[in-house]
Amino acid sequence: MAVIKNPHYDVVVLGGGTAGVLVARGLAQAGRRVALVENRLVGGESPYFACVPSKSLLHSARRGESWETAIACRDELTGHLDDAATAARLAEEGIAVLRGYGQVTAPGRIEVDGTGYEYTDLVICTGGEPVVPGVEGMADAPLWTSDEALAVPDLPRRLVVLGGGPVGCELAQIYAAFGSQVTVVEPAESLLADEAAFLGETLAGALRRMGADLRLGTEPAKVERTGSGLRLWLTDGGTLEADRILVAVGRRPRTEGLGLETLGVRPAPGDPLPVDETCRVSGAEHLWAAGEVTGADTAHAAAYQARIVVDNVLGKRREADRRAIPRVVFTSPSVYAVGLSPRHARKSGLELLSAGYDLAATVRGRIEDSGSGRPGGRMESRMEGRVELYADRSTGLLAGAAAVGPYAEEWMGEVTLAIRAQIPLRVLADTVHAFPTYGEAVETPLRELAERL
Ligand SMILES: Cc1cc2nc3c(=O)[nH]c(=O)nc-3n(C[C@H](O)[C@H](O)[C@H](O)COP(=O)(O)OP(=O)(O)OC[C@H]3O[C@@H](n4cnc5c(N)ncnc54)[C@H](O)[C@@H]3O)c2cc1C
Ligand SMILES: NC(=O)c1ccc[n+]([C@@H]2O[C@H](COP(=O)([O-])OP(=O)(O)OC[C@H]3O[C@@H](n4cnc5c(N)ncnc54)[C@H](O)[C@@H]3O)[C@@H](O)[C@H]2O)c1
Repeated sequence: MAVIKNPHYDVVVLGGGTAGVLVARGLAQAGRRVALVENRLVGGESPYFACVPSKSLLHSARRGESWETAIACRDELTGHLDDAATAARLAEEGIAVLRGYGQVTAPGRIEVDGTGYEYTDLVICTGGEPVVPGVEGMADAPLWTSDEALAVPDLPRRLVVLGGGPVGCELAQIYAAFGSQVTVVEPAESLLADEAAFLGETLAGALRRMGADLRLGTEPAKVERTGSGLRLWLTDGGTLEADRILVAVGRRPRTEGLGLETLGVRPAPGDPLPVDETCRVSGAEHLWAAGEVTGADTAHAAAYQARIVVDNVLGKRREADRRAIPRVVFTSPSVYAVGLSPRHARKSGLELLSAGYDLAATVRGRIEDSGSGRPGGRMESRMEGRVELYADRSTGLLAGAAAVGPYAEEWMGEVTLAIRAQIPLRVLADTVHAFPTYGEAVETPLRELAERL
């Protein structure tokens, strides 16, 4: 009797999000036989439930569009959650798109909804999922995670956002801008608590001016349904009434139920898959990982790791450099941080020299702030913003930076390059910026640091 062999691929990529699609594309372009396994939408979180719809709604809010227009633009950009075109493009590029749930069954073997395949290399790109806090009553409450908040057409009258991290802040601003009565509950004493304090403080001011209520230093203790919605008890004794609760308390890497134990890999639940600097899973052969499953928490970090994996699978050894991966919150004003924050440095005992500058002191800031008839509305009521640069005294180099203000995500790119490329401070201090731009704001702190070091 003939033995039917499972199809064999040079590389199977498990998970078709930002990281998985880029790994599959890169390897297929290099001539490898590649399969991409996806059980939800090809493209993953970013284009359908995360980066794209959130940035679309924030943009609509800045333009003062109606909720209906904003939802229509969002849904057009997310393709009404239809991934057929993306999947077809990948198939045209020679990638076998295997729809279904993938699970490793033995070294070199994987099943997708029960059908077996074989591989030489396996790349885990399974992403992550939102954490739901274990609070009394929470399991029975109708909760939103960011997935629902960015895909449904509802505009709740009273919205409680749990978590003052990037997701909580972006979504709080979106819903407050379109008229929901928003309350943010955050256990830390500030928003964006791991970053330089002025970032969270400036953003808190902007959200409060839009009418959001910020409950800092407290967390939910209990949730209960009431006749008119939900009641939330806080650990500081306060109570909140809500029509909807949005959970944005963090995300965890998706490592369970993948059969990784058959490969001798057993991360503790909620822990990232440990990878070395080549993105090879520590202690395993022919096993690689990229994206949120490794703890990298942005789409650009996922894309960077995907490129590292492609090169290494192709035998071109390449190591990831994690010194300068930007952390952005696309609110108004926008927040940008890169490299070490003063809080990171304190934890690791590093001494940072700091110098800063207010955007209001730039001519560009004065121009954009002048005149009462300028557009901007509730989200951009007055010029506010600041940049701070942090130098490592021991190396004499820039080690980190933080900024809040208009377009910070655009003009902070050069600081990111400076950290990544370890450009000497005297060269940075000798660099000319066009007048009048926000980018000029880095000149004074750069000169100050160059003189002090
Ligand atoms: C609200 C929000 C806004 C964000 N905004 C930004 C932003 O503006 N900029 C930015 O850089 N980052 C942003 N991020 C982060 C960014 O979305 C993620 O870092 C990125 O999408 C992770 O990509 P990934 O490929 O690692 O995972 P994902 O895109 O989650 O892809 C993983 C895929 O694997 C599939 N999968 C998992 N297990 C299996 C299995 N066993 N079988 C088959 N398929 C499986 C899943 O269905 C999923 O499609 C945001 C995140 C959120 C939540
Ligand atoms: N623009 C971007 O690049 C972008 C945008 C959004 C998200 N992301 C990424 O997505 C990831 C997830 O973001 P996030 O904001 O969900 O997570 P996070 O871990 O960054 O922040 C979660 C916040 O929730 C708080 N929290 C914890 N338990 C709580 C509780 N029981 N009740 C209320 N608050 C509680 C934490 O103190 C923290 O401030 C981040 O790592 C982020 O980098 C990136």
